[in-house]
This record gives sequence, structure tokens and C-alpha cells, in this order.
Amino acid sequence: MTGHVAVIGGGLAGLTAACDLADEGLRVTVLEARRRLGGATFTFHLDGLEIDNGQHVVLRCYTQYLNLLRRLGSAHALEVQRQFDVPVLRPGVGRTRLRRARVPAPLHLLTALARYRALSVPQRLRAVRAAAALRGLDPAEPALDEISFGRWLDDHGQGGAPRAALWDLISVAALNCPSEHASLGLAAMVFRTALLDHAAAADIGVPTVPLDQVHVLPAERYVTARGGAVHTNCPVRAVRVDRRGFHLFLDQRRLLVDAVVVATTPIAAAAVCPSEANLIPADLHRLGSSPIVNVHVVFSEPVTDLRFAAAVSSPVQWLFDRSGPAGLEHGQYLAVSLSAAQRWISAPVSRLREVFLPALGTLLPAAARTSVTRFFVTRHRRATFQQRPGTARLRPEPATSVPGLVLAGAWTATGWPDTMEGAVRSGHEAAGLVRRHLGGDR
Ligand SMILES: Cc1cc2nc3c(=O)[nH]c(=O)nc-3n(C[C@H](O)[C@H](O)[C@H](O)COP(=O)(O)OP(=O)(O)OC[C@H]3O[C@@H](n4cnc5c(N)ncnc54)[C@H](O)[C@@H]3O)c2cc1C
Repeated sequence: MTGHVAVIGGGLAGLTAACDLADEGLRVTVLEARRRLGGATFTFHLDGLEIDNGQHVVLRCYTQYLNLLRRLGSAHALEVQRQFDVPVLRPGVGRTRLRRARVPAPLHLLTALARYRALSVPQRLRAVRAAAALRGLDPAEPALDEISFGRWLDDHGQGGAPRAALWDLISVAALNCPSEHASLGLAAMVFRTALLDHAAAADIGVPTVPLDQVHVLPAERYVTARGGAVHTNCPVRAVRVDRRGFHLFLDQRRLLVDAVVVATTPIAAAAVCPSEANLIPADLHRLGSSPIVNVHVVFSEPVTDLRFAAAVSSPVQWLFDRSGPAGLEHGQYLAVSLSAAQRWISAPVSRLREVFLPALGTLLPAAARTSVTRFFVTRHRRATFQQRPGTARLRPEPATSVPGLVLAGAWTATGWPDTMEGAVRSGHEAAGLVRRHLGGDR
């Protein structure tokens, strides 16, 4: 197939589309506004350590993301646990765990809940009933996107302790939204896909190397090895269309191409696309944004043997041992990942230190007696869109009204939450549309 395709945005969606299009023999040019690729997933260097902008976790049900890594030759960069097993820490009480048994779904959850000591026995029984009811929901049913997951939990006797100690543990991290504000449709999608329909789907994978070695640099190499070009520091200001093709307005020059994948953020897509694309900018702005904060703490000595853990009754939501991926030689580096972090996004580092060091000390006794050698914070104000009720109808389909101009991004209508899996799926979808437009459908 011949043709020149521009991919605007070098996040995971854009990189996926670029890999697919390069495989088709098309001439691909990736244009990324920032000085580095990766979008919401990147690595930076600090005092000899390789730091990810925020801990990223994958699940075994991320089939397209995992396939992409296999294709890029970097599947080894993830360690996926053999069975879903989450240590759950409680201040002053110690550990319990949510661990699936090796039996088919949904029995695997019964056994996990039966042993979950953060809930009383009657609470565990009621949680099993609620899980069965959730399993009966169709996430694609539009009415589910009109109500909040929190309301559904209340209606099913899952407010209070069960919400905090069980449902929020998963949904706040997966949807980056408190359950009272999250879409029931998206929550049903997460719980069904990851936990209720297939026993192995929620097995957790964490990168063993920095994120840029997991998919960012491998994708860049994949595209350039196939003749593609990748430009960073290269914002696209506007796209115009005429009978010759698509004109991209860059700061110093213009580029004329045969097709365009707009894989930016939603607000940038609204600004860049021509009016003929018929996007609804107000809808894209209404998608809003939700923050994620990571608190990074380096201890002089190891303080835990856990690779990761969740916490309840604590400001800590999830913590991860980052020592290996960051290249730390002595001590231990923990990252505390805080989703739906409105409360923390503007807090000074001193305040976060005041809150999170004692909180870690109550969860991990050794942390209370070990000195901290580094403490820093990464903040993403616009980490994901706000996955609240009513967002399904705001998420645009990848095809625009202009053939050859397509959208990609975890915020498009993928049916998935704003995740790496959603980004990869949208990249494939966009590349497929471009291929059909350029006449190479097989
Ligand atoms: C801290 C954090 C933790 C997360 N944790 C997880 C997790 O554990 N698991 C998970 O699955 N997901 C997680 N996510 C979400 C996941 O990272 C995103 O869903 C996914 O990476 C989005 O990819 P994308 O390509 O759609 O968008 P983006 O990564 O936002 O990429 C868009 C790109 O477009 C570029 N751009 C914008 N405007 C222009 C322009 N005019 N010209 C050129 N380029 C432009 C941007 O600079 C950016 O690089 C997390 C996100 C964050 C921030």
C-alpha cells in the first residue's frame, strides 16, 4: 500500500496506530508536541534513578496491550502474576489478601471473598450476592451510563465498609474516579471483564523496567525500522483539508499527507481538527479530567518484601516496590499511587510528606523506623478523562465526517475505561480506518 500518513500525538494510541500503519508499508510520520514520546506514560531521570511519571499496572485481560508488547519484543518487560493475588494492608491490623483460587469463574471470586478478612462474614456473603448481580449487567446498556456506581452499590447493600474495603479498592484505581461519581456502565465493564467473567483476567502485571523501555522506545524503534519518521517538540497547530489531501500546520512548516490519525488529548483534538470533521468541541471539553498523584519514597533499607499492595482505612491506596525498575542499588524505593487525587493534586510536598510517611509507617512497621533518603511527588492534573455518568455519549467514534481523518485515544468510544488497553485498541481501530480509506482493505 502507498501513501503518507501523519500520526499526531506520540502517546500509546498514536504509537500503536503508527506501528500498524508502518507494517502496511505506508510512509508514517509521528508528530509529538512534547520533547518526549509516551504521552501519559513516560520515564525521566532523577539523581541516577529512572522514574516513571506514575505507576502503571496491567491486567491479563489487556489482551491488545499484551499483544502489542509481544510484537514489539518487550513482553518480558512485564511480570504478570500467575494468579490474582493482592495483599491488602490495614493500619495496626496487618495483612489480609484478595487471592483467587485456581477454579473457573465465578467460583474463583467466591474463594477469594471467603478468605478476605477486611470484611465480616455477613459482609462477605452480601458482597458475593452483589457480585452476582453486577455480573448480570450489560456494560453496553446505555441506561447504565446514566447512574453512578456508588448509587448502585448503596442499592445493593454495599455502601460503607464493603465499598471502602472491596469495591473502591478496584474501581477507584481502574476508573480514576470515586465510586459515587463513576459511571455504572464503566464500572460494570471493569468488574465483568477483569474479575467476574474469566478467572485469570485480573491477574496483575507490573513493569520490571522503566515504562519507556516497556512500550515507548520499542514502538519508536519499530516505526523507524520500517521507514517511519518520529518528531518530538513538534506540535501540530491545525489540520486543513482540500482536494490535494491534508495540510498540517507546524510551527516552522507545513506537511501535506494522504491521511491523518489525530491521537492527541480530547481538547487538543478539538483545537486541531478542521470544522468539516464535525467534532463537538463542547462534548470533548465536557469529558473533563481527573488527577493522579504518585508519592515516591526512597528508604535507606528495605521496609517490605511486598512487590505491591493495596491499603484500606489509610490515605495510601496502592503501593509498589519500584526499586528494580528504577535501578536503585541500596535501600528500597516505594511509589504510593493515588487515583482520583483531587485532594492531593495541589498539596505542597511538605504536606504530602506529613501525611504519607506516617501512613506508610502504620502499614509497614519497618517504614516507621527507617530513614527516608528521598521524597518526591509526580502529579498529573489531567491523567484521564472523568469517567462519570453521561460520558459514553461524549466519547466520539474514531471515524470523523472527513474520510482519512480519524481519531485515536483512550478517550474515544472504545468501550474501555481510559487505560493503556483502551489506548491500544483505539490505535488499532484508527489504523484500520486509514487502511480502508487508502484502499488497502484485505
Ligand atoms: C499517572 C498515571 C497513571 C496511570 N495508570 C494507569 C494504569 O495503571 N493502567 C492503565 O491501563 N492506565 C493507566 N493510566 C492511563 C493511561 O496512561 C492512558 O489511558 C493512556 O496512556 C492514554 O494514551 P493516549 O495515547 O490515548 O493519550 P496520551 O498518552 O495523552 O497521548 C496524547 C499525546 O498527544 C500529544 N499531543 C497533544 N496535542 C498535540 C498536538 N497539537 N500536536 C502533537 N502532539 C500533541 C500529547 O503530548 C501526548 O503525548 C495512567 C495515567 C497516568 C497519567
